[in-house]
Amino acid sequence: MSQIVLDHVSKRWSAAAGVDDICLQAESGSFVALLGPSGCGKSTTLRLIAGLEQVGSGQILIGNKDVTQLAPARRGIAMVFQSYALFPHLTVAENIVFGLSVRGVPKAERKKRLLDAATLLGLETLLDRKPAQLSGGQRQRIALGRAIVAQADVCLMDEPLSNLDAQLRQQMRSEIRALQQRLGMTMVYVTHDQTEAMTMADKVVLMRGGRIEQQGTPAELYERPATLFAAAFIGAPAMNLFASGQAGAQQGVTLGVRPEHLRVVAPGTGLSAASSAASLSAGLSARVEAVEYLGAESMLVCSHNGARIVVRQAGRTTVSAGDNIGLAWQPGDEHRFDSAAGHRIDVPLAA
Ligand SMILES: Nc1ncnc2c1ncn2[C@@H]1O[C@H](COP(=O)(O)OP(=O)(O)OP(=O)(O)O)[C@@H](O)[C@H]1O
Repeated sequence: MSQIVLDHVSKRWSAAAGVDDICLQAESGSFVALLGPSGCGKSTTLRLIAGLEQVGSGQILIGNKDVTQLAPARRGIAMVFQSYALFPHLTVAENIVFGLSVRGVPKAERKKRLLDAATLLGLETLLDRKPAQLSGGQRQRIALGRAIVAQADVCLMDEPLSNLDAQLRQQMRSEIRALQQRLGMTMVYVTHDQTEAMTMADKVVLMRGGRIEQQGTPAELYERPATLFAAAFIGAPAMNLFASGQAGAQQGVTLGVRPEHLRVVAPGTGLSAASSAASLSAGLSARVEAVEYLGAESMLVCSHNGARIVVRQAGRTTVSAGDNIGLAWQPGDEHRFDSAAGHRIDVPLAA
């Protein structure tokens, strides 16, 4: 079993920089994504797990063993970095088994693991090439190959896809996820890309300013953001947020509605709802400023009292820029936050 536990882990470089009181658990065989904006402490957290940084306080356990004071090489982990760290003068095969050679794994065993990994990654025909003769995606696969031949139960990845183009990134996303599941590895994966985190991970740990803002399944973060920060960070286009006084938000409350939960209705339909829109509780009037057609869906960029509101509709839309429309939504789709403190408020909805 290779569960990872961080128990009140802190590491400070200065008053402003570092990570604070990180408590998280990666179940054995699960995929955990550390997500957040630049500088929030994702890499630091990963490097602490790897042992590349020393903790200031707290404890790190891997497979129920306290590894807090252990050297990186003794923690039984494999790592993949953004810069693949390949040796230019070694062949693909030599690059993949480099770590095994250093550790004195016998030649026959090295060869077996190399061929297994190469088959898994589709690198069989490239083993004699040098890294310079490969595409970005192929280099990425070599880095993955290294992690595979190490046969570690735990794999740590720091933004491994950020050097790849969008299409390749999407492909590698599912390849990495499939590999992780197939090999049963416990994965901790750093990314600032919410799509990566949401699509790959069993658990997303959202970080902000060196602390954990919220952790949960992708659906929990999307459907019940615990704070205004989480609400604004997760989801593209972002959740529409209405300050007090707008769209029925009470004093001190910020009201959030996701773009896909807004319905276009006749102007004037809404709070004093007409019977045809009885299931829609709240509403406001808006003007369509722009329509962005994306094929499978359309984004209506609207304005209401100077506030920008984005509406997401499936397929094509019948409204045009310049139209005055009503927008309505169902009460169950509202999110409420304390405007000052930023946390979610769960108000029982009136029957
Ligand atoms: N070796 C170091 N010495 C001093 N400060 C550091 C060091 N490493 C990181 N920091 C600071 O700690 C904070 C967290 O950095 P970290 O690299 O963990 O963030 P990150 O979320 O991975 O960001 P990015 O997505 O930009 O890589 C930042 O303010 C950073 O400047």
